[in-house]
Amino acid sequence: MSAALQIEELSVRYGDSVAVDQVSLTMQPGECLAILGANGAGKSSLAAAIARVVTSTTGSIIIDGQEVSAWSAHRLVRSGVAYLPEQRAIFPGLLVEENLRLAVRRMTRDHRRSAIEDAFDLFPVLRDRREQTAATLSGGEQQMLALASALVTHPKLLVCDELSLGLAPVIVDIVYGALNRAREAGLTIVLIEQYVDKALGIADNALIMRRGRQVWAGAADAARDTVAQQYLGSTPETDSSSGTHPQKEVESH
Ligand SMILES: Nc1ncnc2c1ncn2[C@@H]1O[C@H](COP(=O)(O)OP(=O)(O)OP(=O)(O)O)[C@@H](O)[C@H]1O
Repeated sequence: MSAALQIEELSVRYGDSVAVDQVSLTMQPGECLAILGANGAGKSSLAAAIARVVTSTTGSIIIDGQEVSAWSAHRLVRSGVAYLPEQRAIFPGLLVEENLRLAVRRMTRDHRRSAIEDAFDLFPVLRDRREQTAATLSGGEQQMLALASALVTHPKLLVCDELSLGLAPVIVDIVYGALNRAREAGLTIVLIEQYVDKALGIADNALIMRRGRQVWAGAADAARDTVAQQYLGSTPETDSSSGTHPQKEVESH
């Protein structure tokens, strides 16, 4: 079986500056990978490069066995790659239901109807607000709409950038609950997240970036116990004295 996502020596440049420096990773189908790192580490640039929204890249991106590094972002979406950027991916001037209708427009009529109902089942608050303009939703509701719009298309790969940004903890729990259910149903997820404990709570593996480079990669449990603290200065929820060691030290500090 092909890897769901394989990246080889991917670099992203903005003019003379290198935001992502030769990152390589492989994800199996159904895997959830957390990409962690401090501000400016290059996480968003990596996510945007995977989604082909940023195209000033070198290296290789292979999704489901297909080299996509020359594809347009549009073509990638049509092939089943959903990308939720940091800025919420909604049409603010449209109603909630219109947003969802746009998301499912390529489905058959019957499927469209049930997919929209699935979105409302996922986030019932959206059903109550179906006639409301998306711009007038709260930040949390907008993020739910963005996530629902992505999930109802049944993507094969979901790339999420800072889902929890600016959301109240209770809303973060709701959004992550939905994401976790999608993961359990087999969705492959790249999760960019500052909220380390939340990301590691659902991720299988983690990759930690620093100044554009990958500095550590391994199991999420190992990241939680040791590396998150070391590189990000966060306090893990779990006891860090458990002695788990990083699986792969890419660069020593
Ligand atoms: N469009 C751009 N033009 C020029 N430089 C950029 C651009 N986008 C990002 N950068 C730079 O690239 C580097 C990596 O930024 P990026 O946003 O990818 O990091 P990040 O880890 O996602 O940070 P944050 O968590 O703050 O969003 C930073 O130095 C940033 O200033």
